[in-house]
Amino acid sequence: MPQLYQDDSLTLHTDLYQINMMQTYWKLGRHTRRAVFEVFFREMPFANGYAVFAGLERMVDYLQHLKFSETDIDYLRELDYPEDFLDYLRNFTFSCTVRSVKEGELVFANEPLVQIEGPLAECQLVETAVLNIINFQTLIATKSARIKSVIGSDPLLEFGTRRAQELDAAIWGTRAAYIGGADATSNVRAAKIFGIPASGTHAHALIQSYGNDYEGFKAYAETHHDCVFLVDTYDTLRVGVPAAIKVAQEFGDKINFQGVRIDSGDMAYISKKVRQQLDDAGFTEAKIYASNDLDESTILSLKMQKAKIDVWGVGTKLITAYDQPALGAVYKLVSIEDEKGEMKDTIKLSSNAEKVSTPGKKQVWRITRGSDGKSEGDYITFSDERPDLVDEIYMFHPLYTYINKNIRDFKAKALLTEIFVDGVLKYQLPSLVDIKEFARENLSELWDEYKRDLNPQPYPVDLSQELWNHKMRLISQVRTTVAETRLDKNEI
Ligand SMILES: Nc1ncnc2c1ncn2[C@@H]1O[C@H](COP(=O)(O)OP(=O)(O)OP(=O)(O)O)[C@@H](O)[C@H]1O
Ligand SMILES: O=P(O)(O)OC[C@H]1O[C@H](OP(=O)(O)OP(=O)(O)O)[C@H](O)[C@@H]1O
Ligand SMILES: O=C(O)c1cccnc1
Repeated sequence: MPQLYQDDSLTLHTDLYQINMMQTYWKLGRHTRRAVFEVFFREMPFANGYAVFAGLERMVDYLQHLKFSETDIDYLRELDYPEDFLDYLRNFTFSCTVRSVKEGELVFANEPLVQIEGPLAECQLVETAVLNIINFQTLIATKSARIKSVIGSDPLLEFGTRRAQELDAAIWGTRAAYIGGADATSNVRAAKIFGIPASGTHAHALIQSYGNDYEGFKAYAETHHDCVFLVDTYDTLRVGVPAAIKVAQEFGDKINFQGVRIDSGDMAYISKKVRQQLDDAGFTEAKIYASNDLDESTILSLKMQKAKIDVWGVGTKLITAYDQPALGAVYKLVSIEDEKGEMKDTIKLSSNAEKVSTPGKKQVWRITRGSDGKSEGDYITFSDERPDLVDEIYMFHPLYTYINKNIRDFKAKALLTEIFVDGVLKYQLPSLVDIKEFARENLSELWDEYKRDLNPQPYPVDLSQELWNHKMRLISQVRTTVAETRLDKNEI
């Protein structure tokens, strides 16, 4: 077991290089320079048309408790950091201003999701944990929304804890899955601490321990109400379902028979046969639950095959985001105070045009049509631009500028909200149910073309003219400077 400390904190939940950079900044008097960092991802997860933002609540908790404990300092001393730097860390408090998209908001590639502004050393320390939280939770919330989108109004049960990447991922993954679309979870602790509905049937072990379906179901019925029987332990159609029906008939109202779960075989074929058996026995209201390595494509295929499945239990492929294990969000410096106390915007160049970062402290605006509230695209501006106060905006693709449109009669909603101001929490965290409802409403406002599972239309994420001009200017400035400072320039 790990060494447990009474004053353990998440402050050292960072990469060593962040502390190394803090030391450099501090020693050379750069640590208090004002900096602005922004979190964004470059590619849509699962090639989906949207992502569902999640992780803010945990990020707030992490930032609120940021403080090096005595044992943190002792440990850093063991790593040979000098005493004067350790004194600085001992007195460290988080004083940044943080803006973030709200949980349950739909987000897209290349737009700032979180913005951290404050003393350079503080901004640097939190990169690792902020990305750790946002990358995971946004990924799972998005996967859940994809799965829910093919399921429709049928219940989606989150069953993944046993296959999750350890305990923490199961708990916070369950919360993210709930935001994205899951209706309930099998994880009792997640249900308890987040107030998510708990849901569960029983496993094959129960039947195996009694040796046959009938005895197993009977034992379960004697001790439970609202029973769902798992019918595929030995032979679903010949043994499992007949035994479930027999027990349901024998116990009648005493158990309020809810239905059966199938967990193997051809679920289209089997579910239709099971439906027939239940209906023939008069259990027309009984539900058929299905589980077994389900994801959005198997569920879509089962729906197309007209499988008679009413409730979907999804584990492994949801909680592990099976087809894409990481979101890939990054944390980039976009502006830094210079020697004269002026903010200078920074850019990261790349030979790949899509990877060139957008400089400056920004705001993201969701542009929707005034007539029906449907999305037009996102519009990234400098933080002090106000597209919500003008009558018309010009939106154009930042790489293919000939794709453009003028928009009138629109609403512009700022997505980055103030969470902390100078280290003080200003944001009232919404309830989880409200976050889930917010995500649902946001999805209902998005065009179907962006929501389809396969090859969705790319959602427009455009830059304001001012920001685009600034980016172009900085690109050419940086190119000139790089050319001048190249050590090998005499050789060319
Ligand atoms: N009709 C169907 N159409 C599409 N996919 C299906 C269908 N029926 C089952 N599947 C999916 O096919 C995959 C494999 O199913 P299979 O019947 O081989 O289960 P299995 O895992 O081998 O069974 P067991 O759990 O008994 O080992 C699962 O992901 C399941 O969800
Ligand atoms: O397939 P997933 O989407 O990951 O959903 C969770 C799975 O966990 C259980 O199986 P497991 O074999 O672990 O236990 P069991 O004995 O109850 O079937 C359950 O029966 C599901 O198949
Ligand atoms: O309740 C269930 O049926 C369940 C729970 C966890 C994993 N698989 C199934």
